[in-house]
Amino acid sequence: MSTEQLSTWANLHSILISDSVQVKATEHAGLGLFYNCSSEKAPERLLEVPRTILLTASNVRTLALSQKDTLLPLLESERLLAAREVVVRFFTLVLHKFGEETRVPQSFYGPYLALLPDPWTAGSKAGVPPMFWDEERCARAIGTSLYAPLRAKQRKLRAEFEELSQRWQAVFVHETETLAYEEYIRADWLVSSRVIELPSDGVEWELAVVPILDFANHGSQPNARYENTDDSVELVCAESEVSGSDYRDGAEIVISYGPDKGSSELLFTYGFLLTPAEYSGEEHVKMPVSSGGSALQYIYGRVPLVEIHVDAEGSISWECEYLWLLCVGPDDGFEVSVSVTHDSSEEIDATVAGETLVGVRGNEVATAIRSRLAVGKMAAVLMLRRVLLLEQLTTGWLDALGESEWDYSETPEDEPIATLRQREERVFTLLLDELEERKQHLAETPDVLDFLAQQQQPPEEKSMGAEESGVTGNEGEDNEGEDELR
Ligand SMILES: C[S@@+](CC[C@H](N)C(=O)[O-])C[C@H]1O[C@@H](n2cnc3c(N)ncnc32)[C@H](O)[C@@H]1O
Repeated sequence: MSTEQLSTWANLHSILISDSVQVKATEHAGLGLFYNCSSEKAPERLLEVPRTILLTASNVRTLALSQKDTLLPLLESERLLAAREVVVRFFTLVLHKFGEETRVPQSFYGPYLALLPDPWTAGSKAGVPPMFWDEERCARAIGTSLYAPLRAKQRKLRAEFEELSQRWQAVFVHETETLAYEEYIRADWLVSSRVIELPSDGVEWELAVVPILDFANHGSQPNARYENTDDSVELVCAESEVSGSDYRDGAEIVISYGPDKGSSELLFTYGFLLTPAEYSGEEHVKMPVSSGGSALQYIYGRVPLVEIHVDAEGSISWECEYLWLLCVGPDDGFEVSVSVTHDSSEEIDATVAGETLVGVRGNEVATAIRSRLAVGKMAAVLMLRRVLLLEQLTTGWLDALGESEWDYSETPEDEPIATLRQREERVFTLLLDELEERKQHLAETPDVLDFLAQQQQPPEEKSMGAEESGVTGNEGEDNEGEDELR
């Protein structure tokens, strides 16, 4: 199938493609959208895709009503399928080869589906997302922020695939060829790398793959963006960014896949890194924190992450609400209690400054600690403890990056993991510098000096001091090395 057939298909389904737009091969992986320089001038609206043709869970379910023997039973499950999974199951079915044939030609979406990329034939190592990597290549990611999400996603997709496979065998009883895991991860990648979030009824958001608009590649200097209307999704010129010469030269139309996607996330979801020419040095890294014990993690209720941002000028900022839970202990007025109820289930609750927060989870616990315990002179003390904890974590991350058994000298130039490691190493080093400065500053504040002086007093006097300040120390398990602050 060709891009001409795509135009005919688009016409048939009322997708408006401006004369100024062409779909063609790009130096980025696969296809892309380009200005067609034979037109007079760039229009504001480049593409308009009606909502009825979007690949959303609800549209797929509607389509399934006319495919009662195939798609419909494949969408059945004993659990509630996530919207993403519904669309992934659709892609899996239409792209599967039954004998020599796929369902692509018969599909309502045929000419569009026929142009979708296939990482198994992509050829180059670059542009192939980590979900398709072999074990040896995955192991190279150890120490980077890519590794934990990659392993988690592999486990999740494997479980989803096992469930779908069983259903598949029941639906296609007469087919000799079964469904392969590789087909499922291709379908998942096509969805994950093309999906956008759209407001559906003004309140809820829904995930949608927007045919043809999804051929837009990512650029660090986007010259277009998508907009939503009640009945369509449009691709429009980001006017201020499009110079007349860009347009006349038939430049590629690129959008932003999200302003806060770091190298790791781009590689994880889309399979590429910005080239050195495109990379400004701006970076986002999210590192999981495994310390604190299971009860504390349960109270937090989500994967605790440290989020680090470096801007193009090299200024660094970080955030981690979970560190508030790690930096206090019973002596500060923070306790986690585990009780077993009559039906043998466990209740885990946090107590902050004498008040038990029943059923409260996540950032609300951090907020309670912040507002009730990080007060008076303890504000600076707890801030310093957070800085020390983060310093410890960051040193560990840097060590882990350095511990790789993988031989860098054998790195092929197109191996993105080598670049990712360098970029993350730079972020961790900048973070350590920043923390060192912050530590020096906090350690010299009167509140911290006062607190430390109290800690060094003989026991009787010390307890008096502690009573006055309302704190008696921190027994948190991860605070070794900062005894003087307890
Ligand atoms: C939404 S699709 C864009 C269209 C895609 N090129 C195609 O052929 O269908 C996203 C995928 O395009 C590729 N891509 C997008 N922007 C890129 C870039 N700046 N550099 C390299 N590959 C890119 C990646 O393979 C990514 O997973």
